[in-house]
Amino acid sequence: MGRVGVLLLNLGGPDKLEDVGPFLYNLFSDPEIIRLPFRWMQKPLAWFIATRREKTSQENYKQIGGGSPLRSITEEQGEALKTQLDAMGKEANIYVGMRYWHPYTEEAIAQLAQDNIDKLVILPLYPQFSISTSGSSFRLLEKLWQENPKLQPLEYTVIASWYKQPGYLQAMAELIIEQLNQFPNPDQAHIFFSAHGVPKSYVVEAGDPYQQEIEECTQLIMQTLNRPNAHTLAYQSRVGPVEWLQPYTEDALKELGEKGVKDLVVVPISFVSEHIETLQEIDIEYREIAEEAGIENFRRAAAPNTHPVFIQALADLVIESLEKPDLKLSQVTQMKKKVKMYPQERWEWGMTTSAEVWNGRIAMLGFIALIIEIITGRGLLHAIGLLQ
Ligand SMILES: C=CC1=C(C)c2cc3[nH]c(cc4nc(cc5[nH]c(cc1n2)c(C)c5CCC(=O)O)C(CCC(=O)O)=C4C)c(C)c3C=C
Ligand SMILES: [Fe+2]
Ligand SMILES: [Fe+2]
Repeated sequence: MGRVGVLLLNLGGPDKLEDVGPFLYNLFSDPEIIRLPFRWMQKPLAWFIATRREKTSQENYKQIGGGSPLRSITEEQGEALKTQLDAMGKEANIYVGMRYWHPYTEEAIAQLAQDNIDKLVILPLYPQFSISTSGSSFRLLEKLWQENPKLQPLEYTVIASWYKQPGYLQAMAELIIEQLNQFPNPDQAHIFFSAHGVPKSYVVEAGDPYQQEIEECTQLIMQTLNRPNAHTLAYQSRVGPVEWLQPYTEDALKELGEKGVKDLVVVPISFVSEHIETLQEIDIEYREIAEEAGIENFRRAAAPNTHPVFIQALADLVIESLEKPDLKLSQVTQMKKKVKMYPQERWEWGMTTSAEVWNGRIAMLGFIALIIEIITGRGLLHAIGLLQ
């Protein structure tokens, strides 16, 4: 086999405060993040929500030093992975492709198309698959492949999700043990898994396997940990008016406080890098809620970042994927059988006449409400906290 490339996919984050608005616009423009019945509504709504959310979001980024550390951590992970692969006798070029900010996936693809890579491994830095994360990046890659004839001959394989990888589970267990060992009674501490939430409809209507993968991942980490501690799984970072996966992290923390839990270790399990939702949301916002609820000792397991056991796990994943039959982007999006990804016209429920009529009515009502909200500055979207 000739020259190998590894494309690390991640979400991206604003490097500085001025980037927050455009970053949010990119994020909300993605139909895998906000699922609307009509494509033409996407950009105006993205602009509107991004503009209204920008200030609050900037305040949050200010609290963690004025920007997201996601780019620098992902680049460090890439360098560490390259070193580890070298040590295992596999030379590889590493590329970082972010979905909503620099370095964009498009930039990484343009670079690797020039580098004459013979085989590419596509590795999302999300252990579990969700339509809104890996799914969105795979969809974008499918489009880039279709648009660029230079990419057609490039051999590649996709790693769809990898939450069962033993090295990853081991790294998570070690990061939890580091925190448990800080308590006088390590076995008494409650282990609180906080996964990133997604709207419930992604799972129930669109067939996103995310919830099932998160639940299984939690069980596997607890088995690897092999300790007697009690544990809870809850979902954080809810945005917008609709119902997301439950229980919500804030409610579960309050409940544990009421039950008398005093020692707690929070474990973020949907991310492998520190970013705003660990550094600001968990470390500042959820800590405050927990302490108010009576939890006295609130600790958090670090994200895997460049933990050597984790980097070894990534290297093992790359090598194993090169030995297995290739998995194509189209297979990955179809594999999750009932997953309904965009474009909207592929949705089954949109195919019947009555559904189309109702889609139209709902969209029109939504658009009128949006216009009224823009004019008056009042309305449902910011009343429920999506827009501030
Ligand atoms: C509005 C819907 C959102 C869904 C669904 C969602 C899913 C999702 N996100 C991550 C990981 C990350 N999200 C990040 C930022 C971010 N995400 C949303 C919204 C949704 N995410 C917003 C509005 C933002 C911007 C930050 C903010 O204003 O709160 C990031 C980057 C963070 C950074 O450091 O900049 C990551 C990473 C996962 C894993 C996930 C579903 C599984
Ligand atoms: Fe997010
Ligand atoms: Fe968030």
